[in-house]
Amino acid sequence: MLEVQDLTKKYGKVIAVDQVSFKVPDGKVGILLGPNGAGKSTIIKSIAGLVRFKGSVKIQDKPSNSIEAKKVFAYVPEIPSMFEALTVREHFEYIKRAYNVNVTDDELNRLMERFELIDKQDKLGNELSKGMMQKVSICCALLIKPEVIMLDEPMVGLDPAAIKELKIVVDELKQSNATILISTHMLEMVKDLWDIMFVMSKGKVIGQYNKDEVDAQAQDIETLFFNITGGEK
Ligand SMILES: Nc1ncnc2c1ncn2[C@@H]1O[C@H](COP(=O)(O)OP(=O)(O)OP(=O)(O)O)[C@@H](O)[C@H]1O
Repeated sequence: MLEVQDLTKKYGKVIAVDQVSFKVPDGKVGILLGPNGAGKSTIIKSIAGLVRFKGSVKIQDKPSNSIEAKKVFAYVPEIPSMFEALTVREHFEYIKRAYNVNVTDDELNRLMERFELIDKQDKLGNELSKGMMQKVSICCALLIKPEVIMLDEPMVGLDPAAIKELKIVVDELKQSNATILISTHMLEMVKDLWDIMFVMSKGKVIGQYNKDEVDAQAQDIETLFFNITGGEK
């Protein structure tokens, strides 16, 4: 489970996030939506421990800055960053050792196959395209077999085959009872994936919806999003 409680973040006088609370339960996909400047990246950075904030973030009931939480938490940033001097395969070896996870060569090869990285495994980090970096970043996150995973605009820059594979992976994570939070603008890409939607505007969560309720009212998420945010994108 991922639990955000009373999260507030100010940049100088700007209140980027104002007393935001939400939960994504085990085995569910939460999506964070909102127009530009709503505060999504600030929430993501706070959860990932990249900025200081007021309030609390818990991962599997543990404070997000604890070792126990970090061990089971994976984060795929919007802009991937690579080690320039490590090959693709060495990135995976590094993560395996840093997290002390048991991943067999067969499992690793299978993962690389799924994201069409087999023939890229000896390329260096600085020889990769943006999309390839994004795939390496996704595979690094999956290698640790996360219980909670957060993906920031994960589909941007991916080719259609990788988007399709990523959707399958998200579904598999869900079936394995992992908690998933995706921040995105690409409503079309997540329309079959989500369980809980958090709509942000001006630093606050202004709406929270469950897929079952939205489906029962035969609403689509795009219409719902525009209705709540007053047409802003
Ligand atoms: N480093 C910073 N310094 C000052 N203000 C910031 C900083 N980062 C974000 N902000 C401000 O905080 C508010 C929320 O920004 P944030 O980047 O979290 O929004 P967002 O929802 O992720 O937007 P987008 O969809 O454009 O990525 C905005 O008013 C933004 O100008």
